[in-house]
Amino acid sequence: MMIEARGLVRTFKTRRGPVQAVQGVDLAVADGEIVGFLGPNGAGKTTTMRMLATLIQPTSGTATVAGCDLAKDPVGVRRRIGYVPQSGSTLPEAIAGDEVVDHARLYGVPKAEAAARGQRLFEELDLQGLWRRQCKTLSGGQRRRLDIVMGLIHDPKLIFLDEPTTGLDPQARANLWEHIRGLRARGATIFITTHYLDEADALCDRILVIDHGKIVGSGSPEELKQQVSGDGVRLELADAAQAPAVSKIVRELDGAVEVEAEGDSVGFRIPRGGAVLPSLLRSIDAQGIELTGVEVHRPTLDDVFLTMTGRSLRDDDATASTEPAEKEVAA
Ligand SMILES: Nc1ncnc2c1ncn2[C@@H]1O[C@H](COP(=O)(O)OP(=O)(O)OP(=O)(O)O)[C@@H](O)[C@H]1O
Repeated sequence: MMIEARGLVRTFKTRRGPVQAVQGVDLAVADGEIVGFLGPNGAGKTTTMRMLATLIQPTSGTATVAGCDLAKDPVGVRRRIGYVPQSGSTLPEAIAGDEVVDHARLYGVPKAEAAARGQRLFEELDLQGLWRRQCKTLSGGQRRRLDIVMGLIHDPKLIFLDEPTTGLDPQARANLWEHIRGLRARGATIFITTHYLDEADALCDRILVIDHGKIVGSGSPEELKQQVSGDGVRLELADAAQAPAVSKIVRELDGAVEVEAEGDSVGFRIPRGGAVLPSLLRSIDAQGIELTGVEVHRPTLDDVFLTMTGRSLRDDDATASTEPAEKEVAA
């Protein structure tokens, strides 16, 4: 196992009282996996990752990271991991290549070797020609890839990436996913936080879902989606007044759940949605009710999250209510 954590807890003291950011997290990450840590803002993703990367101490709990005990050998952990923070780690005025070499020297890599490794990584991450550029002149995607070079320069076997694609345009995101897959192909294990469902879906072998400081689900993207009961179906009606009649027909279907009428549409979930549609449409037609549209969708990770937590990952309210941030006061 590359990471094994038991009962990780982190409480922050703030003026308004203690904030229990992480409340007893157990997790295991195997060698060579890409594991996604998914959850809404304020769920405890960064705090958990910073504990595993030795940047803050757990209030309680234990972990082994990259073969070293987190409490007894934090230096050993630090030597074996790369950590790419959300905010990036390069100074705007600095020259990209100098930042990389200086960073490598912190790990005891000799200067000439640091430059050689750095330039190799620049090629691998599509940054060739940018070694002498000031960091502030790089595009968002290039700067994120430079952050990743910094995290890789000492050849870590475990890489933590905190929301690596936040703020990037779709093309730069897809490009970065390719590079992240490339890191795994070179034998690295990757632990990545994100609140983008499509990112977790496209990139990760396994997903851990965290909410309010606790793990609420785990599995491959497919396994998680199978936990949601069936496909989503939405019927659009020509006349909203007929929604109750359509809801009644839908409720009589075997396996239909979460039947809800909203204005001129009726939504529900049912296993194998596509297969039940023909007879459903005939029943609706037989009652002289006109439909203007029908949609069937396979469960998404957002549905998974909704099923697990009763909230949508994209729920703006959820984002707003956890936007906090009274900073920790000195103990
Ligand atoms: N230094 C700190 N002092 C006080 N509270 C903190 C501190 N760091 C985090 N918290 C609180 O702990 C909770 C979890 O925060 P954390 O940053 O781990 O969440 P997150 O899931 O990474 O969110 P985001 O997606 O916004 O990065 C939040 O309520 C946050 O306000």
